[in-house]
Amino acid sequence: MLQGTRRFFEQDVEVKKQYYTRDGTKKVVHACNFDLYSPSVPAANWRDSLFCIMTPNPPCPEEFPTACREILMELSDHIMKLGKSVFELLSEGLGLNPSHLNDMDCAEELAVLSHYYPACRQPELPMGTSKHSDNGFITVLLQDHIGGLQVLHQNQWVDVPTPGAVVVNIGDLLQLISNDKYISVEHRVLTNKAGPRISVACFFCTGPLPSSNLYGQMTELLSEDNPPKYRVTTVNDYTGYYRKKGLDGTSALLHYEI
Ligand SMILES: O=C(O)CCC(=O)C(=O)O
Ligand SMILES: [Fe+2]
Repeated sequence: MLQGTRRFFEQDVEVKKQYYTRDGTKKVVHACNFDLYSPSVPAANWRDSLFCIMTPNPPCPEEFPTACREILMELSDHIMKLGKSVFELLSEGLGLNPSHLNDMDCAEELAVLSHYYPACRQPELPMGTSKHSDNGFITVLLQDHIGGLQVLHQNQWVDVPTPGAVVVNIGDLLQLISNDKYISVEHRVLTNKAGPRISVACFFCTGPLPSSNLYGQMTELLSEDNPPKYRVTTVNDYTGYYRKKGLDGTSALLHYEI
């Protein structure tokens, strides 16, 4: 998939431009910086991205770019299986039945966001991706050997090892439904003189598509000493707010705190 992403981004601009749109409700979106026009975001990031909705309602296969179509669909099948297993482990970690998070449909929606970070002559200036936590339940991330991904741990930026490691990030919606038992991880990507750097983020959450499931804190985790910390929301509503706000360095969860 990393190679498929490279094939997509390194082809002729005339081919790529068929997929270029700033309409975030489309199922295949090639764009740079989804939050380019958010007033609170101070500067653009040094990357281009390709966003594809994979499940539950994918577009027709022909709508995916030919450069990565087959591998994208193959990857999606593998990531769905991996995701289901990870949600089983995460349910057990909360002391719940292994099927709990899958029964809540946390693994129902998958979107794949592939990134291309060009080499940068002055890497101290722009960010590849600004500090943020992901909006979905979890994200499974693949990255190449270039490096630059960092997580915030005890107020220090720590490099995430490359290559070959599959990274699983806890996202905001899992923090919300677990009432802070799981905390979404803040991370960022530095730019690099070497490159391009390629990564593929698989989000368990499709984002802007309408969804009716309401997500609040799991009652099994609540008690008098541990009351709900966040307002109930839908994936669609949460993602809409997250996208409107953009990657301005603050958490979208603050807006949902009770
Ligand atoms: O490029 C990366 O390694 C991370 C990308 C990322 O954080 C995201 O897409 O949310
Ligand atoms: Fe992220």
